[in-house]
Amino acid sequence: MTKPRVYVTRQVHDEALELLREKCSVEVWNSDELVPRDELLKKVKGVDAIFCTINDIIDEEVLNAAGPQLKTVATMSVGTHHISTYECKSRNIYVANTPDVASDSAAELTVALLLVTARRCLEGIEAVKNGEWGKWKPMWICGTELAQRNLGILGFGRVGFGVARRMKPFGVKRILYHDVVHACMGDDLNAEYVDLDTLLQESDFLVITCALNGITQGLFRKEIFKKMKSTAILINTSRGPIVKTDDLTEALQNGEIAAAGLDITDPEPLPTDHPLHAMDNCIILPHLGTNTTQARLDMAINTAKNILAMVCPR
Ligand SMILES: O=CC(=O)O
Repeated sequence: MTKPRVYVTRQVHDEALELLREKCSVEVWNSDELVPRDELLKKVKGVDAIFCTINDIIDEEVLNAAGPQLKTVATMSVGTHHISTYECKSRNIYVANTPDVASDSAAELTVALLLVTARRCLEGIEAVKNGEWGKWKPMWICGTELAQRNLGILGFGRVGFGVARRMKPFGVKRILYHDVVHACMGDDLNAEYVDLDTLLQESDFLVITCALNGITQGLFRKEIFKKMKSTAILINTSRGPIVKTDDLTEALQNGEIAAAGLDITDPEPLPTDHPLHAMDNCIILPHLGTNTTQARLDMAINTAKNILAMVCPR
């Protein structure tokens, strides 16, 4: 019997590939760089499954190039916005992602970014490197502490809830959240469901952990920043396009909000000459949300298992 064929669009963990190779014929784009579009279109022809990552655009063209035998598109990511999910659904192609194994890693990174942004750690590190670290000064690089301040979370799913759970012991005054549904899992933390305007107006720290969709795309724009506290710190570890980059730049320049910590940007990567890079009150990380050894291994293995469940059902 011929083995199901799988195309893997990136160099991934051997453990995941070995799992797939037990039952499938596997071809890998063995590079840490994106597979060129032409190569992708050529290599997916006739496969039963595509193992992709967040940067591979899996649209109608790719699905057509693959052919009608394609059973699953499994992405080694939480996000699925790079996949034409409606098109997959209409063709009975199963789309799988890896949310559970990456939530802790993403929540931890969000908390780390919140802390380094609030405590102005980047300015401190630069001062140390530049020889500006003199004697103790009473008013030098003073940040904002979390104790007795309001933490707001937009998107109270696995990551948002994980952030709330981790931040509670910091002694935050209130945990406010807004989501499309009222998530009762906030009850244990005394988290309060509020409408979007209340979230914007009352949060001292506003963390974005919601999904990118038609409602959230471009949500953080000029008018929205004007509703926030001028002392507020915005953290986005979700998706870049939720925040309009130029409007955020202006809001930070005009003191409409105090600071921002971004793990993702729009565009991504943000060009090195973008004004946000030159601003002391903006910390930008290169999309490190799920970058832990464990999370990435688990994500790769889960993706392989998702494929096996579809192409080799018991
Ligand atoms: O951004 C990364 C992911 O969705 O896993």
